[in-house]
Amino acid sequence: AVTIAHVTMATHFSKEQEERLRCVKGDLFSCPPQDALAHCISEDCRMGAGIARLFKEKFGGVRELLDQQKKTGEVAVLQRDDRYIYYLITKKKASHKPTYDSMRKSLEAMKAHSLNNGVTDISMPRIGCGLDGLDWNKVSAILGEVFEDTDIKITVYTL
Ligand SMILES: NC(=O)c1ccc[n+]([C@H]2O[C@H](COP(=O)([O-])OP(=O)(O)OC[C@H]3O[C@@H](n4cnc5c(N)ncnc54)[C@H](O)[C@@H]3O)[C@@H](O)[C@H]2O)c1
Repeated sequence: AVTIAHVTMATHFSKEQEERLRCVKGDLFSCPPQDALAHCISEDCRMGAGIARLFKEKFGGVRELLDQQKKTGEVAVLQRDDRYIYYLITKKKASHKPTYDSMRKSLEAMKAHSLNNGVTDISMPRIGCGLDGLDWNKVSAILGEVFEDTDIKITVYTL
């Protein structure tokens, strides 16, 4: 089934940020198949709850992710069907909570990988703002700042 996503613009973004950061209502996994995907996990790559669990079911690769030995503030990456799947490592253990600083550092790492690998579009949920309890106003501001000097388009899906 195809989900038609309804496009809504958040009001607190500047015009430039609005173009870079689109907010869409719908299932993340209905995004264009060529988009890179991003979400948050812990160093232990447990992915036992939340949207991370869906990523684990869809893309597997837990061993491959663990072998990358990424630490908090870094990003682990899988390649699936000509797209990259980004695992922002924002905390040490699944039971911990991330900080805005670890989120920013992981996003910087994803930006560097994206720029080096020709990624133009990244789709993601409201990262860090479900089980992980961060504030979306703050996370979206960080996203805007980190990707400000790029042409990378980010689409944020909310159910
Ligand atoms: N013990 C554990 O295993 C444990 C504990 C805490 C958190 N987690 C998991 O949650 C952490 C990440 O937390 P988070 O707040 O970044 O993510 P999250 O809470 O999984 O999800 C972020 C947001 O995405 C929303 N969402 C869920 N499914 C979809 C979908 N299909 N399309 C669009 N949006 C959707 C969800 O409602 C939430 O607002 C990771 O560490 C992960 O492993 C696991």
